Amino acid sequence: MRMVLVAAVALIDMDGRVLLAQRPEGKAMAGLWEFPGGKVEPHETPEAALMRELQEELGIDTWASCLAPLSFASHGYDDFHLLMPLFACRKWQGTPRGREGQALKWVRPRDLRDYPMPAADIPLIPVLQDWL
Ligand SMILES: Nc1nc2c([nH]c(=O)n2[C@H]2C[C@H](O)[C@@H](COP(=O)(O)OP(=O)(O)OP(=O)(O)O)O2)c(=O)[nH]1
Ligand SMILES: [Mg+2]
Repeated sequence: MRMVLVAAVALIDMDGRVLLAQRPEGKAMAGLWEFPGGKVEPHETPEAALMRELQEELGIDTWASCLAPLSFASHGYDDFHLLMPLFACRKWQGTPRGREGQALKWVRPRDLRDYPMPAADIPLIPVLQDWL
């Protein structure tokens, strides 16, 4: 089974809301709402991967010291096994914009269930709700 390492982040704003991004048309799992992030390249740390993805996908900058390990997802999809560390981040520079055409939404923790997410993300919702 192919193992895919993806780094993801719960960006949390001053009102305690979490940023979700909608996967664009044409990508796998299009239309589902996810935590920003992406695949960790070989020789890249998860933190470095996230900082790169946040710039590419949202146009914001953050720092490794502002990425706090929160939880992780370990989920078997049909064609690969996803291992996804989830970080929490409250401090960044710039305003998140969907630079790849993806819709963004700041969501209150209690409303997270209203947004269809990839199967791997479902167990992360209560973790985030308890923590926030
Ligand atoms: N970013 C992110 N990916 C997730 C989440 N949940 C989940 O199952 N995934 C899966 C979807 C994809 O199979 C994989 C992430 O791949 P991706 O296509 O977004 O990777 P990427 O940003 O590096 O984009 P690309 O360059 O490969 O197109 O992880 C999540 O909450 N956030
Ligand atoms: Mg991505």
